[in-house]
Amino acid sequence: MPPRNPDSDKILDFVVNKGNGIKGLVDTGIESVPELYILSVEERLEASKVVPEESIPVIDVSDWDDPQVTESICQAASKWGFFQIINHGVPLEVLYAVKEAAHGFFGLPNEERNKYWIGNSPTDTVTLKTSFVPQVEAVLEWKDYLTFRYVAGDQDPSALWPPVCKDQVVEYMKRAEPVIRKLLEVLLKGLKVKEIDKAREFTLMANPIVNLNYYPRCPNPDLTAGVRPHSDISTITVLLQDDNGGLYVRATDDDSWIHVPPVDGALVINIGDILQIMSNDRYKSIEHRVVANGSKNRVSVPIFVNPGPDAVFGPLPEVLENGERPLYKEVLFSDYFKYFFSKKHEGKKTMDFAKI
Ligand SMILES: O=C(O)CCC(=O)C(=O)O
Ligand SMILES: [Fe+2]
Repeated sequence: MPPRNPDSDKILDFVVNKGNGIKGLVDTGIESVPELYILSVEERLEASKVVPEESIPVIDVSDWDDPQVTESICQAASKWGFFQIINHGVPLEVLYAVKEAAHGFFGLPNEERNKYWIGNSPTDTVTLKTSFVPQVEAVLEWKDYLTFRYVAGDQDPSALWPPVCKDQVVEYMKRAEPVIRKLLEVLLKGLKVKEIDKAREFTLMANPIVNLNYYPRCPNPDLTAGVRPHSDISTITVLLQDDNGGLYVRATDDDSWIHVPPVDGALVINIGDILQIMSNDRYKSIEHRVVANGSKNRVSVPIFVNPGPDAVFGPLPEVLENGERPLYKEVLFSDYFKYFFSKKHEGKKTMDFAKI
């Protein structure tokens, strides 16, 4: 990494080492984006690259048994890798409450948030972080996030979670679980898997991670990244966004970007790398990125539906049954996870790790 200027070093120390996050920095009253957060021109999202006429499908899932619904889901997973669902059964109040809880947590005084900063937290099932991997990023991302890990078999992982948001996260997760199960059932049926048995369940969804993402108001969002282009490593991700917008997904031409408009009450679903690998590329784990907001604090709440750490995944036998060549090898999830977190967000590069 090239040497940084002394100002950037000071900011890095304040934001990362002292655990104040980008929220803490914005609270000091900065009026411009510091150099540490300024992307090279090539990395910025150029307005001309956004195609306003395109949009990802919005699917009404009030009847999961309707063949049209299941077909739309599998088609969207193959073509776009991204879709929104409405009438999914998670009550609106639960969605509002978890977004409010995110504002509640990040609205706490610095020293209260800092109790959960990575390294300080009373439990490794909840950690507060900033950017993505600030140790290896020359330019940081304009985002702090509180990560909740659900560990299989843990009686009550939430006992030491922050009181200001714990109940809302637990309730949201509880209500989202049946939706996750349904989505995976439909998507796996589309790959000729008849039933999700215990072993498959472990590989598909044993260790979900919930994040409360916080993108504080940014003096010049065009210069910086809320999140750089990346694909998720999950099987699927269920994302709740607020009404600010700012999420963009790679268009099918692989060059331009499509905005994901906020739809009240909807959940944004995307296919992650693992399901792309399991499907031997039938489903697509699409790159996406976030631009922070110039006037408001933005929150989002993704659930990354992940395998257990010692799960091994690769193209499914059902998919290869007709003699199709596997495009990926078998990979241990914890190895894939470590590789993802060893570098900055870099498009779909993590998938090279599993390619044959
Ligand atoms: O904030 C968002 O809308 C998306 C965040 C995201 O892509 C991620 O956390 O992986
Ligand atoms: Fe993502």
